[in-house]
Amino acid sequence: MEQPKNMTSLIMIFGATGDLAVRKLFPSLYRLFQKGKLDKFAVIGVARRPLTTEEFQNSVKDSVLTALGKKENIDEFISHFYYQSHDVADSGSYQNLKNLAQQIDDQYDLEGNRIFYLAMAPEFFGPIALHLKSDGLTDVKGYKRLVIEKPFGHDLESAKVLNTQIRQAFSESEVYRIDHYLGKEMVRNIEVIRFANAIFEPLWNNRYISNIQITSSEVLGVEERGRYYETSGALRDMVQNHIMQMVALLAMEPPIKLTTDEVRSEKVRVFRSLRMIKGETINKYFVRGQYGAGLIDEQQVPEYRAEPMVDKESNTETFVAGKIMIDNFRWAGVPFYIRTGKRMTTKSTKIVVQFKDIPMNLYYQPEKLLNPNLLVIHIQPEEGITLHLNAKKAGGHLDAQEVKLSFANTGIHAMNTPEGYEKLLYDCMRGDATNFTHWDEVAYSWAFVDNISEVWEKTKAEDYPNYESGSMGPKAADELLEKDGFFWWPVTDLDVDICK
Ligand SMILES: NC(=O)C1=CN([C@@H]2O[C@H](COP(=O)(O)OP(=O)(O)OC[C@H]3O[C@@H](n4cnc5c(N)ncnc54)[C@H](OP(=O)(O)O)[C@@H]3O)[C@@H](O)[C@H]2O)C=CC1
Ligand SMILES: O=C1O[C@H](COP(=O)(O)O)[C@@H](O)[C@H](O)[C@H]1O
Repeated sequence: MEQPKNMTSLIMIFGATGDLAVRKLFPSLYRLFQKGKLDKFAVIGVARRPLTTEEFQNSVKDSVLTALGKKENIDEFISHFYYQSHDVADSGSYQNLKNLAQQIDDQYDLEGNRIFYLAMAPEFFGPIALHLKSDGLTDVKGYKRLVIEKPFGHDLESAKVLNTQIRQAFSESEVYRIDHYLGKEMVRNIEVIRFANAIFEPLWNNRYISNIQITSSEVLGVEERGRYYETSGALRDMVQNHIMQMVALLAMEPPIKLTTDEVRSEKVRVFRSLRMIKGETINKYFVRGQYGAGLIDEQQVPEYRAEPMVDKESNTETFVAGKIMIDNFRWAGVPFYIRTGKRMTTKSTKIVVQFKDIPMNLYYQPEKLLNPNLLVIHIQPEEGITLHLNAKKAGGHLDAQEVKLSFANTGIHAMNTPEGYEKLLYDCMRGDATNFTHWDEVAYSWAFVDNISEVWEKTKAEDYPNYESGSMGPKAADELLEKDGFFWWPVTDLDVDICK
């Protein structure tokens, strides 16, 4: 990891009038500014539409005040923002940008440090990176970093093409591929929970863990993103990136040191150990679903196929459940069950680590099994951990009952829990790429997911829509676990006890 010297940079945001910039990036930059984490900085917003710098500054102000939910004087902050109307395919635009960048660099003494943040549609990623080099924007005396949004390609082949393009302009260590789940507080906490607790690390293997479940459910449907989602589906949209990253963090070996290279290389070793499933076998390991109409918050919502810009006979999955096997010494035989989908019962991301049963039950009704010990990592909306144990019922004889030990981040600490994007921007500015995905991670996870999407694209799902909006997905997702003798732990019943 490059050690932070200072937080001085010129940040160019391509796509500065877009949804991501407005909802996430500007408010995150403001929070860094407010906390005094930015030394010398300026931002050039780049987009197609003609805007004056003053108009742009006003839109940044609106975005920040909306996110803050209150009035505040942020004039000093927005005075650091500049705007250029830009045609991403035109060298002339890049020449103008280069001149503007040089002028702002001199004005703010930014030491030639540049961050290029590509918050635009993915088809522009490669061409912009190439132009940045060919038009001289990357010829700087300071550092240059490229932050690139998802999706990083559509499959392994297209990801390779994109990677080749961007690597012509930036070295691997200068590329910051965003996975916003790696900015989430409790995703970052997985490593700490595992590697800083003597009570977990010795048990973190196939001798003591029976299965691990990762659920990332959403209540929202596809909304206005039908055009993109039709080419993506839940497998590419959520599994290839966010879910696979969580699997890697849960399964990796302890890194020798907490450096970027060591952490990433341990994650890559997990991806290399994935059991590659192909062809017919896919259906034994993975289940797909598409939402039908249903009730969400007592409101009737339409089926996926009736959403804007969605094919009336769409074969796109809005739900995936799967069993991932990691064929290495630590994890042989332990299923990692994953599920994610839109229009489900609740918005929740949770990890449940289910420990193996003890050999026999001495307490309560000995013929019955005790509740297994569970470690639940609550990623969102609540943040925390809960350990499910068995203990003696107060006043009873030797009857055992389930007790929960909870830690909730939503207490005092949560007041300052920073947004994922804030943390990721901060990491990028100080040159820490640990929580960004290395190309090898991207390539291995695409190779895994491509095997599944190839089969699903070739075979039409005859049973779509196969789950009701407002449910937890198709029946086949439950059967996937039932045939192994498990069941999905219901995410709503596992809520952490919030200490306010
Ligand atoms: N929105 C989100 O929450 C998330 C977005 N992402 C990713 O971030 C990226 C951006 O998404 P989002 O902000 O939603 O997209 P939007 O469609 O809201 O914004 C697109 C931006 O690109 C600009 N643009 C489009 N075409 C051109 C062009 N030819 N030349 C110059 N600028 C152009 C637009 O400028 P203008 O308005 O002037 O046309 C606008 O600023 C995508 O890759 C998306 O997958 C990832 C995770 C979450
Ligand atoms: O990357 C994406 O993530 C969101 C879910 O993110 P979360 O932080 O709200 O859990 C998902 O809605 C979107 O489809 C996907 O592109």
